[in-house]
Amino acid sequence: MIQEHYNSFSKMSAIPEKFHDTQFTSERQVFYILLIIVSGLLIFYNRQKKSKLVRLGDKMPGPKALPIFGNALIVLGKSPSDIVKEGLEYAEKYGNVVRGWLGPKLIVFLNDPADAVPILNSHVHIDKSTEYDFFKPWLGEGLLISTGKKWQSHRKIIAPTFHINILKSFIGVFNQNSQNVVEKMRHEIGKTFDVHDYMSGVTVDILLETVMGITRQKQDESGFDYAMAVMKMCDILHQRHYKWWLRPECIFKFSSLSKKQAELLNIIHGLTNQVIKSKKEEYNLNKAKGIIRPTIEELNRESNGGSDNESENNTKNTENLFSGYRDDLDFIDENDVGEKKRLAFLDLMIESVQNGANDITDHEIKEEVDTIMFEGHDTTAAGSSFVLCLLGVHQDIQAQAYNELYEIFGDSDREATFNDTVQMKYLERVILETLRLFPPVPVIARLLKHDVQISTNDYIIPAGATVVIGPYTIHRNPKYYKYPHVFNPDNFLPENTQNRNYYSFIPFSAGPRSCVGRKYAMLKLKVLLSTILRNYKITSDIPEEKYELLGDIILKRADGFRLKIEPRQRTPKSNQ
Ligand code: HEM
Repeated sequence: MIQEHYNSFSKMSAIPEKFHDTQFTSERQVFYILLIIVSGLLIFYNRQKKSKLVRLGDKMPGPKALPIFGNALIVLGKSPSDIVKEGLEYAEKYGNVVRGWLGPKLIVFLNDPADAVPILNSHVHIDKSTEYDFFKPWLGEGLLISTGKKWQSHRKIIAPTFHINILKSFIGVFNQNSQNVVEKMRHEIGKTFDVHDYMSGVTVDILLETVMGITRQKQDESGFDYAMAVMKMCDILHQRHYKWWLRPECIFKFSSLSKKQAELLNIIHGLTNQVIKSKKEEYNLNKAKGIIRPTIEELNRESNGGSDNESENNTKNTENLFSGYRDDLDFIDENDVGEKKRLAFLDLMIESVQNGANDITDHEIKEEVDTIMFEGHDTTAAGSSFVLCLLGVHQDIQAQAYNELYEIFGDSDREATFNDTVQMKYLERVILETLRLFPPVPVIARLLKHDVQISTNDYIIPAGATVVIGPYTIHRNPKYYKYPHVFNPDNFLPENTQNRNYYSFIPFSAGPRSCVGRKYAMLKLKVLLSTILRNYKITSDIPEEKYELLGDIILKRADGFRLKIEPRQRTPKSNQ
């Protein structure tokens, strides 16, 4: 009995001994694995320290970097608007050039236009930084992201679809949709509301009807859902920028954000697939019926009563929009000799695939439609919302803008013509000044293929570095603007622009990768904003220095674009 008891006791005590043994072995294994990882990281770190990237990178000023992490820990526990504030504080503290390390990755922030020139102006440094890769599930390799031969050939096809003659044919649609949004906003009279929702909805509708050529009857209410999904999608992409642990795909795909992203992409791609499908159906139907679509020139000639002179004058007039600001879009307008068969963006894309012209595939059309839909709506929605909020605060500037409109339109309700938009000089300065203070694209990032020497201290930014050019900080550089934080449309009077560095105002970027839609955007903003101002007086009691900014891919107000509207009393020389 005693023996039995002893046997069972010794069996019991043998189990923990074995257990301790295995526990000890696995702890040892974990210890060795950690040791290998840490030693590997240290060896990598020491090598890095000696590399050219680090040698040249560390010559530039920036916050103190920790071993291995660099400056990555700065973002921990911060909200997106805190991160914007902190970034701006670094720009203030370190000046024109600020260096940061995201682990081994060198990021150089440039805040002086003179330093941005060798990159923006270059045909070599056209590659977007790896941060743009997060867009790929959404935009594929559309114009915003693609590079090399693909980007070059697609830019050549797409840029002419924003030719001034094509833009002129959109004026009617700009007017109708602007009038629609004025009606929709009517039930907000006297209330405080967020105008951005309205601006998003109308800019999507306008894009669908103009660039995509989808007739109003074929549109449904999915435009607004699309705009909201885009906003949430931008938030996810932005989170991946600053929550660096979500950057690797293998980690991101297990996060809740990845599931959310899939749902949002369903909505976004649902709309763009539908757009392409209905355009193709229309094309095939017309082809079967033998209907040849009128070209933009033919449409314009009809609406001008057969005269081409107006078109010539207008082409010259648009050059005033951005004097000193030149790129491929200007050459397209200037070298426009003779009659050309011009089609709007999606018509051209569909026809190209059907005819086998232009070497573009169905999949590539989809990428470009997604790109244009995104770039074309969210930017102008933010831009127009900022303009309205600023005019709400600066009543004197609003009165001046309205007086100009009264001189053009009197108290009539007639639609704006292209020539009217050319007369809107003051409104144009208001828009440009808004884009200066609140550029919808607050940063542009490139990956350097070769070393680049910049003017500030002759620093050399090494190949492999990510360069972040900040329109937001460049536009507020006191070297170029006397009172950089003051909203003053006169900053864009010809006498003030002519001697200022051309790159000190880059809301649409500049050089070969500048925005293809900038003339479209300016024209649309003029028609939309003039229609709203002719109908409503705007008030807002939050001054711009109190705006809570969100650098969420497209610059927005985290506190919402809140304002009030009341019906406009159409009287001359409004002092309101
Ligand atoms: C106020 C309105 C707009 C602003 C501030 C704006 C700004 C910009 C900026 C800064 C870039 C360069 C982005 C980068 O390098 O990361 C860009 C590129 C682009 N924008 Fe715009 N944009 C506006 C409106 C539009 C519109 C209306 C369209 C089309 C309908 C458009 C289409 C594009 C495209 C396709 C690109 C890529 C061009 C390329 O890389 O070749 N944008 N835009």
